[in-house]
Amino acid sequence: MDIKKIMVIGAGQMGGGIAQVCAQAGFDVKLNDIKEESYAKGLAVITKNLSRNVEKGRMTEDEKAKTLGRITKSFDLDDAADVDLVIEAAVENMDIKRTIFGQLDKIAPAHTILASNTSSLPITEIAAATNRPEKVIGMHFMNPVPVMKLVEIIRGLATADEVYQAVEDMTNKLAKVPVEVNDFPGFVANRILMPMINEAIYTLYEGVAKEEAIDEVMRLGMNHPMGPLQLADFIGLDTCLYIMETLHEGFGDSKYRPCPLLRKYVKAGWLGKKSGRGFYVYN
Ligand SMILES: CC(=O)CC(=O)SCCNC(=O)CCNC(=O)[C@H](O)C(C)(C)COP(=O)(O)OP(=O)(O)OC[C@H]1O[C@@H](n2cnc3c(N)ncnc32)[C@H](O)[C@@H]1OP(=O)(O)O
Ligand SMILES: NC(=O)C1=CN([C@@H]2O[C@H](COP(=O)(O)OP(=O)(O)OC[C@H]3O[C@@H](n4cnc5c(N)ncnc54)[C@H](OP(=O)(O)O)[C@@H]3O)[C@@H](O)[C@H]2O)C=CC1
Repeated sequence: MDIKKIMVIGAGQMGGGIAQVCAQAGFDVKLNDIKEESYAKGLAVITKNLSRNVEKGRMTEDEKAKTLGRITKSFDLDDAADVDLVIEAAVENMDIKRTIFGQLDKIAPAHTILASNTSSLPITEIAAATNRPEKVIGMHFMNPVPVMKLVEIIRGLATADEVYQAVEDMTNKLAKVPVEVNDFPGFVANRILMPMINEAIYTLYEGVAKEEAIDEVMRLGMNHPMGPLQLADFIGLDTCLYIMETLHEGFGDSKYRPCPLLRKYVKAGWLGKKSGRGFYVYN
């Protein structure tokens, strides 16, 4: 399977980063969102990241211009009619993802692979919204995408071997490291990471220590680059809550219950860095 043209759905922090690394690797990318302002915000971040690469001598002005030239805007899923791979990075919501995949199945050519960057939702259930479950796969990038090397590649129940192979080859072309994972709630990354973040939120909720203290313990004591509350703000508290709910529902085990403080913050619209306030305040 020869992948040349890609569509990325969602121009948020993940979709923008995925579009950037795909365009840098020479792929033509259609970047799709539902709102003009979300697309513009996503493109501005990509442009800033590429300018930094030029300043640091990692790419020339000409390469920056060519990379940006490979990204085109899209507000219509019909634009998937001539792509070889779709990478969906819209919000972490099963109904929205199933609707998008159902529509894509009708629009995209038969050979097109449909991948989701979901951080925890079952690939098998997303695939069941299509008539091509063998061509549906998880392609889970890490945040910030331009910096982090890992891509978890998740095989749904029906994912074909040649589809897995094509996505693994494509990941290598992006200079990322693919790791094969089976389809269980939270896969590997978030099954391990998110309960730690949730426990840090419980530690705050129960008054064991303040935000800065909890983060400092994990930064200085365990050499984590960011403390868990800072990382939760960076990921997005809405996304953290969705992931905990997926783990809780998927395993039916109370050890995955989301901390009430996490729910409260999300209900308040305190979503972390992207909304200007979470466990910390951002300008
Ligand atoms: C929720 C999920 O489903 C899965 C997930 O993604 S979980 C989250 C996984 N990610 C992590 O755990 C990230 C943990 N944090 C880190 O690794 C680091 O703090 C970090 C890489 C984000 C920043 O590193 P740092 O050394 O503290 O800061 P800083 O010196 O500013 O940045 C290092 C480099 O990364 C770049 N960088 C930092 N944030 C960036 C961003 N958001 N986008 C693009 N580049 C970024 C910087 O530009 C800098 O690059 P150069 O100096 O080489 O040009
Ligand atoms: N945040 C993280 O650290 C990580 C997140 N993920 C996963 O990546 C996905 C995206 O997360 P993230 O980038 O953080 O979220 P963001 O909220 O930053 O971005 C989501 C984007 O998708 C857009 N969008 C919403 N619905 C649609 C739709 N129907 N069609 C097209 N675009 C749509 C949103 O537009 P608008 O704002 O206008 O609503 C927004 O621009 C989620 O599945 C998440 O779980 C995976 C790895 C890490």
